[in-house]
Amino acid sequence: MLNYKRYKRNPVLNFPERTWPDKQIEKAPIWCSVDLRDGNQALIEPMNVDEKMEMFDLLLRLGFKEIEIGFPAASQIEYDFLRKLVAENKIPDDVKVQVLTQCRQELVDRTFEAIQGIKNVVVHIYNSTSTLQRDVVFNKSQDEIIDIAIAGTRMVKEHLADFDGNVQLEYSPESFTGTEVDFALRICTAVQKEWDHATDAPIIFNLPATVEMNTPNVYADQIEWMSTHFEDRDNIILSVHPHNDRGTGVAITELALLAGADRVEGTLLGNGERTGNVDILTVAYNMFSQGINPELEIEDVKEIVEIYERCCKMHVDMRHPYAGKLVFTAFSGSHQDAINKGVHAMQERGNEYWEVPYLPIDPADIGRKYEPVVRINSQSGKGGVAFVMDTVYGYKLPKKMQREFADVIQYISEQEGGEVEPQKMMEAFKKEYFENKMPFELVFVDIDDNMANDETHVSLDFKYNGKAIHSEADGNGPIDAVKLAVKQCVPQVDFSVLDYSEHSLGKGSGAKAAAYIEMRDNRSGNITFGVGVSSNITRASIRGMFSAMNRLAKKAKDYV
Ligand SMILES: CC(=O)SCCNC(=O)CCNC(=O)[C@H](O)C(C)(C)COP(=O)(O)OP(=O)(O)OC[C@H]1O[C@@H](n2cnc3c(N)ncnc32)[C@H](O)[C@@H]1OP(=O)(O)O
Ligand SMILES: CC(C)C(=O)C(=O)O
Repeated sequence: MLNYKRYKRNPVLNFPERTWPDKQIEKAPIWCSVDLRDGNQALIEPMNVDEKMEMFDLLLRLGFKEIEIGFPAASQIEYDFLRKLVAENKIPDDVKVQVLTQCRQELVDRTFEAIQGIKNVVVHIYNSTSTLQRDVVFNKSQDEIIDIAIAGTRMVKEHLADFDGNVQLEYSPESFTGTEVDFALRICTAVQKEWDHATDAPIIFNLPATVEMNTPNVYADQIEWMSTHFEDRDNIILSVHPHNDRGTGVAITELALLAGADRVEGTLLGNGERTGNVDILTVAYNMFSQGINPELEIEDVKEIVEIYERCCKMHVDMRHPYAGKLVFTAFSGSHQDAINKGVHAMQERGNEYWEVPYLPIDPADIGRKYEPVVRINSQSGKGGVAFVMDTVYGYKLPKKMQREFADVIQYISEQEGGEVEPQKMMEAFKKEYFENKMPFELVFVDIDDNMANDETHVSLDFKYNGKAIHSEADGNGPIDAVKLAVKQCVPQVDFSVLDYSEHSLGKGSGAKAAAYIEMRDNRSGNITFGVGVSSNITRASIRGMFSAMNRLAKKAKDYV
């Protein structure tokens, strides 16, 4: 049995004044990508300079204006990467490059060496402030921990004189979620006083969920408490840096935005230490799904996944929100049926808003339009089969025919196991409806419509069990005339046409017609559909008749 008593409950802030539960997210925050720093430091094989460059280019294309590119004092590769960005003039004027450093003189000195030549830079200093780290890592009192932060701030300030670009200071009370809020406030205020508006840019206080330690409402309370207790809130950018230890990194980010956060640090697809940083893409796509402009250019999620997997050597899970291979796929019959109906309702009504059951966004909006939306296995129903036949191949199966063909597909799935891909479905469709030429095979048909007496004359060549037959008849239309022409040469035939429908396949001069004939064998009572395709609509329907006749004959077995 699990020994849950080894774990004590984390304290919950008592903050009944909270207002965040009644708020809504209204606009995108300032995004800061930490892919090249927190994401990179957590990789089994950190990115090399070329991979970092590819990732940096992607982040620029996605529209990030703040990018933490690394911890340049920590390793030669991070230092070299930064220098390469400068040497190759890779940093656009409207983009701030962010660098992380501990509050240690040699590291701050080296950081300033690395950033020479950058126009806009965020220098990010941090030290750990939680009760646990104060005790077991630093063995220091609160005041001594504050001294580290003040010293770090002073080190940055002292470098301003020898630096040409614009510096913005960011301070993180690292392990904030395990820190008493009044102490976090005290240390931030001390940093702010020491900084004393040393540059024009507002100071960034970044309150990280370095480790997620509680339910998302607790983090929201901590953020709102800080936001409403800062002395000089107007001159502060309140940033959050969520991790995902409890699997609620996205939730705490969204609640932190309700609670007053202005800025979010995170990574694409949630790479980062342990369970990762918050996945910025999910937060952004969630906003998008609510009609809010996420202010990132994220309409091609497949490209992002491809570059991410290559540079980070990580794999995106099939169920990953928005980006996973299966997230716009429905296997089960009732979901497929509902998607099918939802898509048709949207088309018919010309909806202003996207509203399709089970699909919170239109996959096409984020570059997923060429993927099969519905995949078919033994759990699938007629709706899904009809959806694939329509969206992939353009066949709009009549409602009554959907059950018949879905049974064919289900049989294949059960016999062979697993998924029936669209191509296999089409092969089955052709085999069922087009390829069977026994006992009836249409060879030639000539149709003459007599407008005066509203009759149609057909001249028909067909084979019955391989024997060539010529027959002519008059009927009240081509279908009736063909039926009579067949019957007078094959007297045992007793078929009735119950229903007929057609539509065009494709567009323009190359378009064809697809005709569906529902037919009954009056002797056995069996009913089936036949399908015919031709560039000529009458020929399509006659082919459909022959298709249905062969299917009925196969069922009755005594025609052959
Ligand atoms: C939550 C986060 O992700 S924070 C970012 C973490 N990222 C990284 O650490 C990646 C890059 N880091 C490194 O490469 C190395 O840690 C370096 C180069 C920065 C420093 O290396 P080293 O000095 O060899 O080792 P280390 O990091 O263990 O240093 C620990 C010392 O720094 C002190 N320290 C830790 N954090 C800070 C800080 N923010 N400010 C000042 N001193 C600090 C510790 O108290 C400890 O002091 P001690 O030696 O007196 O006990
Ligand atoms: C440096 C800080 C912001 C950090 O990475 C964390 O707390 O996770």
